Amino acid sequence: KVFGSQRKSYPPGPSPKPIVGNEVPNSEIWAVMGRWAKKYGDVLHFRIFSRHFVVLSSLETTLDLYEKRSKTYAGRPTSAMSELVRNGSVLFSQPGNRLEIYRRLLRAWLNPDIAKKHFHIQREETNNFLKRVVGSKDTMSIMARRYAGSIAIRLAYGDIPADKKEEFAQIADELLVIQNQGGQPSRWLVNSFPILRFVPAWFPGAHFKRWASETHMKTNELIKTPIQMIRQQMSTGEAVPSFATHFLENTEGLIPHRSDRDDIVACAANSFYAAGTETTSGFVALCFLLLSLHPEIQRKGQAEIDAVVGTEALPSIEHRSELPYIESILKEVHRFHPAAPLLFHATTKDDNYKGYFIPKGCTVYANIWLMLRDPAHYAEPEVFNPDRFMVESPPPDPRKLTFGLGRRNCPGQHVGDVSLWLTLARTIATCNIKSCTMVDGKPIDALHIPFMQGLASAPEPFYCDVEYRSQAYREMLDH
Ligand code: HEM
Repeated sequence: KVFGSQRKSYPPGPSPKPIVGNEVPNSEIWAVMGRWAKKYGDVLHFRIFSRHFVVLSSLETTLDLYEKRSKTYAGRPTSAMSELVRNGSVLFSQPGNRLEIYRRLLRAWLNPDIAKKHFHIQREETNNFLKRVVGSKDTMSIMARRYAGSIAIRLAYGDIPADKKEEFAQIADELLVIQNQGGQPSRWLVNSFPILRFVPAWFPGAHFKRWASETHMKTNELIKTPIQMIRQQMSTGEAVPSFATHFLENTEGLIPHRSDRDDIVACAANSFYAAGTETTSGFVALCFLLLSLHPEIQRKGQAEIDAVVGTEALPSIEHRSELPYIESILKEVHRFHPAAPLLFHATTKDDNYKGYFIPKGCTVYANIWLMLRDPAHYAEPEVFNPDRFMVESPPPDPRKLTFGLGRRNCPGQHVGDVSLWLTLARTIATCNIKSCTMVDGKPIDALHIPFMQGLASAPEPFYCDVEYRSQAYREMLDH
């Protein structure tokens, strides 16, 4: 009624096939959407079976919908299967009381003032990582993931023993795999035909239902395990202070109902790893890859650090404002390939924008990859060039987009930003990154870096040949 005759006037987009809808290629989807945007404009629509998708391709439309109408655009895409699995993931929860509580807890622990208390974790994990990268037989992806996972686990559960850290990381990885499987639109017919979820589990072919109920139990168990262990330690006075202990004690009164407390803290603590690991590790891996392709940028960064910090100490967060070139490299890595090239929100009710109908439950992507390649702001956008930020009126800071916008923006951005800066600065200070090769031994083509596509997008696994600038730098990493 509200939209009268415009009810089905979706934004323009490629013509869908009957029933199945549009075919969307599986790789470099941000580039495919970029080509579609050239043809159909900065608000385009496509459909897969009965699911609707809108892609925003300009800053203006993204600010209009993600920020100015953030109440309507703060949902997350959901599928019948992920509802059946109901995994308690913060990233995928829908707006409501519970999400507000999650975000309040995360902000209380990750805001810039409190984040300063966590610097020592980031410093230690950065050094541990840099002690491993020289001569390692692991891919950079594995090393970066271990580094980012350790930070996430220590932030959430405190300085727990190494074997517990390993165990918690395995639990969190297992959860991520399961949650991703539940959300894949093409894997489960039930995601395209939600009516199927009413089919009883014993019905022939209703394999998905059995998988869903088993998975639902398993995710519940996995999410709770670390918190149960910490509760146990709290009762014997052995627990170390952390996000988990702080909010299990609920000293700030942020969780109104006592009966929900353990469950809410369990889900919020799990989100540190679930949302902070792939993003941080993908970014760190990309830094190594891009620096290996640009030795001249490494040398220029080293010269800046040597001039400001000297050669007998490592750069620390206190030096940050005096190292503008390092800051420019950081911005340029964000711009070159955002950790999440397509942001994904969903509408919580029907809406009308620029005369087009956007239905409730529609996935609304923002193609920030494309926006960060807009030649109006970033000349020769395919070239990795930190100098573009070293001018009097620099182009917009990519971090305004790469940590998300509106009500679902990244609550970990201050902590994440510090981790990335510290790792970049200390890598440049201590190492020469000589070369990178794909796992099949092939060299990497600077113009065609292969990226994986998941919730976050990281370069495909590669090996990295790294040496220390001197033995003295290696020794500095021990302190
Ligand atoms: C360091 C690199 C990081 C990047 C580039 C990054 C980026 C993002 C992005 C793009 C989103 C989605 C925003 C949106 O939908 O508008 C997000 C959400 C989120 N991030 Fe981060 N993130 C990073 C690190 C972290 C860390 C270290 C943590 C936690 C310790 C964290 C916790 C979260 C959580 C919980 C959400 C979900 C928020 C919600 O759905 O309401 N992130 N992040």
